[in-house]
Amino acid sequence: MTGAELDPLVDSEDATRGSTAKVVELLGCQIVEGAKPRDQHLTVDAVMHEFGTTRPMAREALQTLHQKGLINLQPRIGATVQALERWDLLDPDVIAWRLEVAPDSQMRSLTELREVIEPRAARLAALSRSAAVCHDLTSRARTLLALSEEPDFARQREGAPIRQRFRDVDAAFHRTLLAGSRNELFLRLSHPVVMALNHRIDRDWAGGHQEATVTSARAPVGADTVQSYPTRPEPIAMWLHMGLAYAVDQGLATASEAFAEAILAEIRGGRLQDPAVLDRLRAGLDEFNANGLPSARRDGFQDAMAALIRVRHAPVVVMGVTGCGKTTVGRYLAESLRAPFEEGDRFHPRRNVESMEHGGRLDDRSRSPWLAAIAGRMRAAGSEEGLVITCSALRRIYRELLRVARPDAFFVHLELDQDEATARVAGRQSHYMPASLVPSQFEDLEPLQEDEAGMTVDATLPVERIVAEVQTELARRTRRHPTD
Ligand SMILES: Nc1ncnc2c1ncn2[C@@H]1O[C@H](COP(=O)(O)OP(=O)(O)O)[C@@H](O)[C@H]1O
Ligand SMILES: O=C(O)[C@H](O)[C@@H](O)[C@H](O)[C@H](O)COP(=O)(O)O
Repeated sequence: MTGAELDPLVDSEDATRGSTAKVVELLGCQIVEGAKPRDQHLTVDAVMHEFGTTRPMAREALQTLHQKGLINLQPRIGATVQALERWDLLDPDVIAWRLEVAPDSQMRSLTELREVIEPRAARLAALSRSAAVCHDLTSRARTLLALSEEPDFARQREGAPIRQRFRDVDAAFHRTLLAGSRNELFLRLSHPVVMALNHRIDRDWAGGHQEATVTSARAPVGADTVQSYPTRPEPIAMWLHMGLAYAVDQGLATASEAFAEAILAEIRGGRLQDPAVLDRLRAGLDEFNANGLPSARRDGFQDAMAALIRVRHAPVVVMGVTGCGKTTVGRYLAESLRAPFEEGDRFHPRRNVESMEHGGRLDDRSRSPWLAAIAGRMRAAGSEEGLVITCSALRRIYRELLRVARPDAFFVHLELDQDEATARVAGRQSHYMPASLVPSQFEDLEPLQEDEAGMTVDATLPVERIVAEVQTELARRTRRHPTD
């Protein structure tokens, strides 16, 4: 038997109106909005009368609100509204009611809660690095990015299923992150987190989408009936999700924490410009190996991060004796840094190349126009675009010349012994440099000195490893001197 059949006050055309859930919700909303002041007495009769429901339902409703801490129900005394601190503020219904009656303040509280737990959960997830969590996070981040780029995403009708999927995947992503922390108390907070995500998404996509996809047992108390157009998620937010997923996958605690913090800062609008947040993101990107991202997505990620942290790229000179790997490493490094690559050999005057071809070593005089041309190219390099250029730069004085053009130049010395250099040069096809000149290169070589900006790397390491080491060092320096 339904409430409507039992009680003549209930409108029989709306069978849900007098249901316990409905009464709980209406009364709950009144309490959280302050319409039922603290210590107000709530009797079963008054509830029956006000909400047109049966006595058992009124009783059950009061019992439910008692369990949620909104009212205090005492035998024979009745029910009184409790102070806010007694409410079960993490209860999904209480959150939903507070979102309905005071969305801004409830969202602020939820976001502040997320700011505390999610970066921490991300750090813990990176430290425990469960295979299932890594898999789910990365695949969900990729799905989110792909969905956000769907052409129909922001179209009222056609986009509705895409947006619904996005909403579900986003919730799953953040739940997985909390689960990944392996802290059951964090996981317990996944409901409030997901409610905050959904509320924000629904608000941003208010209008047709909301009607079409948001199902709620509740009547639209205070529902926004204004028709507006759905908006696409910010691309930077999607890239940050990608970064977070892959940072957890790489077991990078600092990076994971920084990406999670940046995702929340993005929600807070201007906070993504906060220098402290960006500093931590820079530190995170220092550890992060973008090569872990799917190759088709790497450029987009790097561009988004570069735009966000506005890195100023010092020109990088890859130096060392012939055959040490300047060209091979330089190309790869430029690609990874998204900087132009320049082959220094191409600046040699013709006579220099001819001389080397015939086994003649270069000296200070013959190298002078070549170094001047390289210096010119370095001077022309945009500070945001950067440059990777190869140049043996064997003597310190040559490097001083290049530093006059660009005091911020960073030298990467690929260190190799003579036997290995000889073997490499001898094995190299179609190159003008004969192996017979290798010893002269070692005679001229003056390794990088302590006071020179740069680093020395073992040139026998795999190329990717060399590039990763250089990237890490460059990022570390950028963080230390962001405006240099
Ligand atoms: N890290 C490396 N490990 C193994 N072989 C390398 C490495 N770097 C370069 N090589 C090989 O050594 C040879 C010389 O490299 P190259 O880039 O032409 O040096 P450079 O420009 O300094 O003369 C090439 O055959 C290249 O494939
Ligand atoms: O200063 C020099 O003597 C030359 O620049 C030399 O160092 C350079 O190595 C050759 O041009 C060969 O080119 P690779 O170094 O690319 O083999």
